[in-house]
Amino acid sequence: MKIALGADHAGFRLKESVKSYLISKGYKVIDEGTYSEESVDYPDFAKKVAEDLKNNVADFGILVCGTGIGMSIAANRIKGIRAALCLFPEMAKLARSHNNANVLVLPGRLIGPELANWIVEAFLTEGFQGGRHEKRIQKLEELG
Ligand SMILES: O=C(CO)[C@H](O)[C@H](O)[C@H](O)COP(=O)(O)O
Repeated sequence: MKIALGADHAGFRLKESVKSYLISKGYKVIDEGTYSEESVDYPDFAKKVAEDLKNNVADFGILVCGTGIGMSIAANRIKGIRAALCLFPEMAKLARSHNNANVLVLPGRLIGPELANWIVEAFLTEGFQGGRHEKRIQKLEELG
């Protein structure tokens, strides 16, 4: 499974730690940056990760900024992207099983690496339930 990663300066450290975790678990990683703690703009990285998904270069995306809010707003403006800001593993499971989220968003300034890894693991190992959730996803697409 291929995972595209993106972060701004506030998410850089957590992105690096998530990247090591993913590699240790055998996932293939596309690191779209940023590559340092120098100040950058989160929409640029949300866009890169979204493009990897749209071009079928990656199966899922993971985005990190300070709170996760900026990345969520940015990613969810892009058609076909369902980005979920998750603070607990249970949220990540439900984001996959109910919302068929294709991008996980993490808050780099609010959670530590261990919790982030649990959230990532929960997100990547849960499947979409379908059923009653299908038509809701369809309605999301119709919103634009
Ligand atoms: O968009 C955000 C806030 O919801 C992100 O957390 C950004 O990472 C944050 O705004 C960056 O802040 P900075 O003061 O420029 O480091």
